[in-house]
Amino acid sequence: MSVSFTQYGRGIRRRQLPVIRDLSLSVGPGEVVAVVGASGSGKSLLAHGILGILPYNSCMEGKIYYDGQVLTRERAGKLRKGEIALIPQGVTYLDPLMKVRDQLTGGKRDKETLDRCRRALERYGLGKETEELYPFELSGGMARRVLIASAVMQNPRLIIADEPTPGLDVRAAKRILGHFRELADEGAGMLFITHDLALALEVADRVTVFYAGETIEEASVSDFAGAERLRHPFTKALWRAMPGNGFVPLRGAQPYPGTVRQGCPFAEQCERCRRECTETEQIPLRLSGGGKVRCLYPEEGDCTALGAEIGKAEAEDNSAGHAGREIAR
Ligand SMILES: Nc1ncnc2c1ncn2[C@@H]1O[C@H](COP(=O)(O)OP(=O)(O)OP(=O)(O)O)[C@@H](O)[C@H]1O
Ligand code: NI
Repeated sequence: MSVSFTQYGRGIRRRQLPVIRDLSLSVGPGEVVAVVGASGSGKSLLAHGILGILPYNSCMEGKIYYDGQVLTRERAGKLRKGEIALIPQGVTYLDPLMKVRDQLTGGKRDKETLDRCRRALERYGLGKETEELYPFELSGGMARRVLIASAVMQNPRLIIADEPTPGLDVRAAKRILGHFRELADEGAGMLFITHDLALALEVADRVTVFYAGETIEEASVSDFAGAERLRHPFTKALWRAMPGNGFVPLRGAQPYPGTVRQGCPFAEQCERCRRECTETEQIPLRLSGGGKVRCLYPEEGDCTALGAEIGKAEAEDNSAGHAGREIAR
């Protein structure tokens, strides 16, 4: 899928701002797929695109399939009430005028619904007394757990969790991830959106890495055992930035999605970048060793050799050094 926004400039000037480009991913029953990406990389828009709740000034292209059939906005609207559940990123999604019980039951008062509501709250460590509270009476972490309980109440077949654990301590977050794993083991598909790779690796089967509105890599969790099994330079850098793997900070910043006209969005920050990386219009997502990668030169190996060559050339001859830098760009 691709998503762009219509922006209005001065007067009647109008332009399309592409924020998600040619994105592709899949979730199967019983599977937890993590979507990992920095702030602004398009994660929430993906969730809203699936659910058919993108803002009115957006335009979505491409197709989403659910259960083998195209998921239109209308169909998503119907399924959203039960089969497909969203755990939204913001706690503002709770209705401020409704008690917790009614947020979960939608006002239904039959015994079965009330029992289900109680069990859902219990599952996330919230007692019976919580049912009578209004959202303003909840702590941040409690509000998050109410959102999660509310989403899983209907036994959904697909759960889209958009940053479900900020504000929760590690133990509470891990417990919630444990519940997600259970739901998947019971047969649900789970799309777990997070900026936290370590958290994703705790629970996911597969990880899809986003960068500036594009899928740049799809890897299984076992590929994260070491940087050498990962394919894209950004994923490798993410891996090296983890505390246990050297804590190496990534230099530079992700470009604002709409500003990448062509080529690889990571080009400016990539040590392996060559001229073709910025000149190729759209770099294809290729199959690579059981995963996928969107990179022209994903193989490990010649980058240190190339760096050494450039250094030597620069020392020997100015013009050769220039050529070396050209290669590096
Ligand atoms: N209504 C809108 N109009 C214009 N641009 C938008 C709109 N909504 C989102 N964007 C842009 O789309 C990009 C992706 O936004 P999105 O909310 O999907 O990011 P995200 O990956 O979920 O970030 P975070 O981790 O901070 O939640 C951002 O650069 C944002 O500025
Ligand atoms: Ni988001």
